[in-house]
Amino acid sequence: MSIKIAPSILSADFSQLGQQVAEVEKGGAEYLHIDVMDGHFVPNITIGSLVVASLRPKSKMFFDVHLMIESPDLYISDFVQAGADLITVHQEATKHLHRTISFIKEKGVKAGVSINPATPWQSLEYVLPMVDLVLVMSVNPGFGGQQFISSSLSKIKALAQYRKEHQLDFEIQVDGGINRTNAPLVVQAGADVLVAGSAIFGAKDIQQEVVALRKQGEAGQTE
Ligand SMILES: O=C(CO)[C@H](O)[C@H](O)COP(=O)(O)O
Ligand SMILES: [Co+2]
Repeated sequence: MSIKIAPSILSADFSQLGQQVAEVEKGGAEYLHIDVMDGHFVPNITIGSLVVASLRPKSKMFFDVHLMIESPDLYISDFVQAGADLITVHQEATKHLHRTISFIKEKGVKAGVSINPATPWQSLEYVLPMVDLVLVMSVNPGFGGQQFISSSLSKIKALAQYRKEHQLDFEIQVDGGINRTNAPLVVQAGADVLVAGSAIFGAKDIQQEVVALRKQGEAGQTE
């Protein structure tokens, strides 16, 4: 299976957002990772569905919306209407995870679930057959530019093993501190979708960095 690159616009220059999104698309990125933060679940406030709606007509990329908000059920419809292709909620922010995942799928988009570095992957066991994607956070959510937490590697490995044993087909996404150096390691562990914010948007040549990150990630592929 080929890996996918998901640039996180959290680290983009918001004054040139449309142009920078076009650059990652030219570089071949499949997903556009959109970090939504509410100042409650995480100590930072970012963007809402209006930004997603204004980017939607400008890009053909798959819009991957990472909700780092409390009570996500209240906002899911807005993000679907704005043009999200996938909505990922946090296990830690969702009281009735099974219900929320069902709700996302009823809306006709893909559903993802995310876990923080301190959350065991086993807490997801009963929803794994329902989800399209599991997002393993490799930093504590809230900010871009943090350092990769290496214990996420064993979590990715365990999820990949479980997926194989149970013949499931969710994608494994890793988010936080991903760069050219650790990209082969996370792919070797079993990650399929690499989110990168500061590594891509902080690069001199954004388009080329997407290409370089993919090349490094592919170097970790075992099958
Ligand atoms: O969800 C996130 C933070 O909560 C971001 O997607 C993530 O941190 C990407 O930024 P970077 O690659 O710079 O770590
Ligand atoms: Co994210």
